[in-house]
Amino acid sequence: MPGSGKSTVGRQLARSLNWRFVDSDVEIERQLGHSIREHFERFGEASFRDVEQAVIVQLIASTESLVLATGGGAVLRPANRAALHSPGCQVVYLRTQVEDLLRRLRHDTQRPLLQGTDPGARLRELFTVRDPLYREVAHHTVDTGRLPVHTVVNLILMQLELGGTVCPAV
Ligand SMILES: Nc1ncnc2c1ncn2[C@@H]1O[C@H](COP(=O)(O)OP(=O)(O)O)[C@@H](O)[C@H]1O
Ligand SMILES: O=C(O)C1=C[C@@H](OP(=O)(O)O)[C@@H](O)[C@H](O)C1
Repeated sequence: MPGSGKSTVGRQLARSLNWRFVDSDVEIERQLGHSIREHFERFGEASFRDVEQAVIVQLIASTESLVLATGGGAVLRPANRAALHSPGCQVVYLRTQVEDLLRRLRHDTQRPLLQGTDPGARLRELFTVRDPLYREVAHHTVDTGRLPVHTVVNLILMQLELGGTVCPAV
């Protein structure tokens, strides 16, 4: 979901693991040469999803160890869900209640899907459609709620260690 904290948490997770961090939205904007918000306005959502898919598939194909924070809508495309299930790829769903998302994003001006008159209703709609897709694709789920970022990171590290994806810190 937009505002689930994936970039904030992902950046710190990557630092803990000493892996590269990539936010696919940042990479998309770099390739487009303009903002995602502007792209939605000029070319529409479907065009954005095409670029998003190309970027995600390409990043997942890379062999280096990286933490990839995808945009909240990336799960909508079956091709992205398939890529996220590539061998060696572990998907963490940062589950956040709509009330918490709304609290975090109430001043947001950059997320095109939340610029209407009722962002709460919009977030509820998005959650209804996307939560089953996140559940389908996730290997791990962490409820972020009001937990501080470092606690969320530690919970993810514990799940990855238990699953044998990373070695416990000594
Ligand atoms: N665990 C958290 N607790 C409180 N606020 C958070 C938490 N995670 C993220 N935030 C805040 O929520 C907003 C959205 O976070 P961000 O990482 O940009 O989300 P996403 O990448 O999922 O869209 C930011 O203002 C961020 O500081
Ligand atoms: O939920 C979505 O469909 C989107 C979320 C955004 O990323 P965040 O999850 O960082 O908000 C960004 O990819 C684009 O605005 C579309």
